[in-house]
Amino acid sequence: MSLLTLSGVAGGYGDVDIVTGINMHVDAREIVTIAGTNGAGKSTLIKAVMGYLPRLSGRIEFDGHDLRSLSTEKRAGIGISYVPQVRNIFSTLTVLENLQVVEKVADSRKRIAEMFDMFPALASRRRTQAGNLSGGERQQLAFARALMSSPRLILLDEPSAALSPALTELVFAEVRKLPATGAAVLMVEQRARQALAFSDRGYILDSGKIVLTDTGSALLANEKMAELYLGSKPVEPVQAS
Ligand SMILES: Nc1ncnc2c1ncn2[C@@H]1O[C@H](COP(=O)(O)OP(=O)(O)OP(=O)(O)O)[C@@H](O)[C@H]1O
Repeated sequence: MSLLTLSGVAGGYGDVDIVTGINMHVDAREIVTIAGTNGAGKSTLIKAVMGYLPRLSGRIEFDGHDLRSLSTEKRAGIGISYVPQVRNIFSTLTVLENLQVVEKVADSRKRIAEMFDMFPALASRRRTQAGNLSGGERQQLAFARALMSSPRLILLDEPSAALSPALTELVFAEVRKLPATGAAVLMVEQRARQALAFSDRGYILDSGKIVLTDTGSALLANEKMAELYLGSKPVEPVQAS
C-alpha cells in the first residue's frame, strides 16, 4: 500500500475546479515531482493534501487515514510536513529560535542537535536572525523546520523559487537527502528537468489534469512531452578547441 494515495480528487477555491480527476500516489521514501504548465494547478494539488483547499471532492489517504476528515494540524500530527514557497521561516527570529518554536516535537533539544548535524551551515549561524540568511540557507532552515517533527511525507512547493542556479543545486542536494531521514517527498518544481533527474517518479499536469506519469528518467527521455512541458533543454557548454 502506498503512503499517500489520491483517488478521483477534484477541487478549487471557488465554484470552478482547478484540479480534476486526480489519481496519484507516493510510496514511502520516494521522491515524486509534479511538473507542468504555469497555472496547471500544481501548488493547488499539494495544498489539497495539506488541507488548504476550501472545496474538495474525492479521496485522499495517508498511511490508512482518511485525510479529508482531519484538520491541517492533525495532518501535521500524523507525519505530514509542508514547506510553502514563501513565508516558510520567521525572519525576525534567530535560526535556533526558528527550530525551537516548532510545536509537538518529542525531544526538541535532541532534534535540534540532529538538524544542526544535518545542516552544518545552520549550526554555524544559529544566533543569526533568519532574515539575514542567504536564499539557500533560508531554504535549508525551512527544511530543518519541516523535519523537526520527523515527518514521513514532506510537501515542497517550489524549493528552488527565486534561487540562483548554484543555490538551486545546493537545495536540490538537500532534497535528495530527505528520504534517508525516513521521509517521502512530494514536490512542485518549475526547474522540472533538474528535479526529475533525481526523482523516482513524476506527474505532468496540464489544465488541472494529469496528462502523463512515469519514472523521472522516462519522462525526461520522452522528448516530445519534455519539450512541451519541461521547457527547453539546457544549452550544453561549448568545448574550447
Ligand atoms: N488562493 C487562491 N484563490 C483563488 N484562485 C487561486 C488561488 N491560488 C491559486 N489560484 C488559481 O488556481 C490556478 C492554479 O494555481 P496553482 O498555483 O495551483 O498553479 P501552479 O501550477 O502551481 O502554477 P505556477 O507554476 O505558475 O506556480 C491559477 O489559475 C490560480 O490563479
